[in-house]
Amino acid sequence: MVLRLSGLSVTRRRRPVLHGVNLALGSGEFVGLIGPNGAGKSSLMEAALGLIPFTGTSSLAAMPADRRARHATYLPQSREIAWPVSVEDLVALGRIPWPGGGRSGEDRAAIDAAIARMGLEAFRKRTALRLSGGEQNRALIARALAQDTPMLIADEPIAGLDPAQQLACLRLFRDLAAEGRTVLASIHDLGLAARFCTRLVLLSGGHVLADGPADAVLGDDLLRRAFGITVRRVETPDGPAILPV
Ligand SMILES: Nc1ncnc2c1ncn2[C@@H]1O[C@H](COP(=O)(O)OP(=O)(O)OP(=O)(O)O)[C@@H](O)[C@H]1O
Repeated sequence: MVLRLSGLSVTRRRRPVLHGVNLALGSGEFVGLIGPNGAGKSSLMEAALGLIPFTGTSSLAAMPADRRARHATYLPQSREIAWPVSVEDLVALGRIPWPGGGRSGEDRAAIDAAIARMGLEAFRKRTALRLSGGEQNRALIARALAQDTPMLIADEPIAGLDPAQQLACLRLFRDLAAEGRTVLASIHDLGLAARFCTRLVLLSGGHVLADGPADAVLGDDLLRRAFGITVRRVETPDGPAILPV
């Protein structure tokens, strides 16, 4: 298993927000974490990474920090870039956990590959802070790719991206999973999650309400219980389009 969570519970400001979540993720899985605002998706990812206090166990949080940074990459919900660094230097930060720290030949190769994969060659020398929001997002994904870990944990990676970039990002994550990596990403667009993820986990009120293939997780009853919505499904050659009505 690449990630195993057992009885994971989180309390924030004395309010329980995650209740004994059990989850095991293997290699090659692209798991979409879905659920309403406040369901606990970010809290689950942060606790799994050991970034916030929790009870229960997370195989990832249990690792020493240096090993953890070589096992999992985290793309947080806030896309803040704190310093006016070039795109190239920003992406190089992904190599910090590795022995060369960004300067070895292997590091250079990983940085170049990540920049190329995200189509950022033309932006390489530009100050990351002067890119558009969507371009900055691509640069941050490139940094995550440069970290080159078996697992990627991404909090709302397609938020704020235009439709073409959303598809490109999800295709990339699907490809990473097909290469044998594990991706856990929170996604609000149910149709896109259904089309691209190999498995969905529906979180509601801090509980896992459903876990499995999209067909099973996106049933009418579960969606009504979790989101209070009904949906209309339109089958397309690329997979289902799911419209809340
Ligand atoms: N830093 C914090 N301090 C206190 N409470 C928090 C904090 N962050 C989140 N919470 C609370 O924890 C609960 C779960 O929030 P969380 O951000 O994990 O949900 P989410 O499913 O990721 O939501 P969204 O879809 O809106 O991003 C919410 O009730 C939220 O108000």
